[in-house]
Amino acid sequence: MNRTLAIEFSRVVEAAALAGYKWLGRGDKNIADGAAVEAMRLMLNKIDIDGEIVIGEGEIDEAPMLYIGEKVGTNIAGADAVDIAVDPIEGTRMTAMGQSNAVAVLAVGEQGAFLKAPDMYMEKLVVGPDAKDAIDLSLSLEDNIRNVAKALNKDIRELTVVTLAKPRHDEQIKAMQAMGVRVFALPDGDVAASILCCMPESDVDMMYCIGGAPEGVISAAAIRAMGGNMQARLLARHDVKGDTPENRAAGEIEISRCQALGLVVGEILPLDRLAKTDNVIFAATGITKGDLVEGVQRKGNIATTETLVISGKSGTIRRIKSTHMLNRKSADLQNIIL
Ligand SMILES: O=P(O)(O)OC[C@H]1O[C@](O)(COP(=O)(O)O)[C@@H](O)[C@@H]1O
Repeated sequence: MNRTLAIEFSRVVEAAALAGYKWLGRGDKNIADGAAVEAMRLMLNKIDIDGEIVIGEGEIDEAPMLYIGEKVGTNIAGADAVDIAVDPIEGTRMTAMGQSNAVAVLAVGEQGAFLKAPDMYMEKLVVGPDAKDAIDLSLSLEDNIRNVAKALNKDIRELTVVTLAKPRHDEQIKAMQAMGVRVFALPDGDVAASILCCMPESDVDMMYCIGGAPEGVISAAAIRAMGGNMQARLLARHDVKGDTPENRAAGEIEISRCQALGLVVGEILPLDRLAKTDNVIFAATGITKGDLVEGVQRKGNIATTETLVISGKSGTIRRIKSTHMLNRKSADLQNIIL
């Protein structure tokens, strides 16, 4: 994959973040998400690639744009054939409510680079490079914490674990706190939290949660690029034995999508099944101010963005601070961001 594509993909996430920002704090997560999807698709279609969305907004019958299997890019002769995993807004609620840590994010790799995971839940355990040999999802969370602390040569009381503040994690949060671990429970956004495990300047030692499978695959690309480790397990979002026929049917669909992709619910997926190569590009632009990147700031027609771009082949992490003259963007993009 041509490494100069990294800058092209940073323009895609910048545009999505600017589109999401337009709807910041307006209370409607679907409008914000729709604008970011539109901006991302517009920009992807300007790049000289033969691209396919492999993690996107949903199946073709559920998503009008950036659906799984959608072809993107100019596809001119000789263009790189790439698979693309997108999350135009990771943190739709945070964007709608004006809360921190929302990002526009994507990962790109050569064909077959990413696990084609259905939109369901995934249990995720992530650590940075120094603890990469210390995780094993077949063990209890408590055992993993002890092993990670040992690998990092830290007392358990010095360990910081990030998770999502969801009722499904109440027991694990209590158990970790009882062990003395410092737990940061965020309202949403496990991609940024996972990446923080691998950032040298971050306090975060481990990320554990049950969150979206698409977000898990996108995180895996960045974690692999940065030399960290992740293990995961697909879990049904809806219970096949659930209390309503709708829930039961939705659970059946999730399981049959897994079967169609040759995946088994509950099976442990190591990092090299989630992201199969180092030759990936990961890009994330902050929409709202966050621990990973700054959010969009805008005064009139001038906006600034911060984008994290990680090139997997070399492991280089770049931060691109851009100043945008919004009224000089192409007319089609102005229609979405202004
Ligand atoms: O909202 P749920 O069902 O708890 O799902 C958790 C997922 O939602 C998020 O918190 C936010 O994702 P979206 O903004 O795309 O909805 C993810 O980071 C996480 O993986």
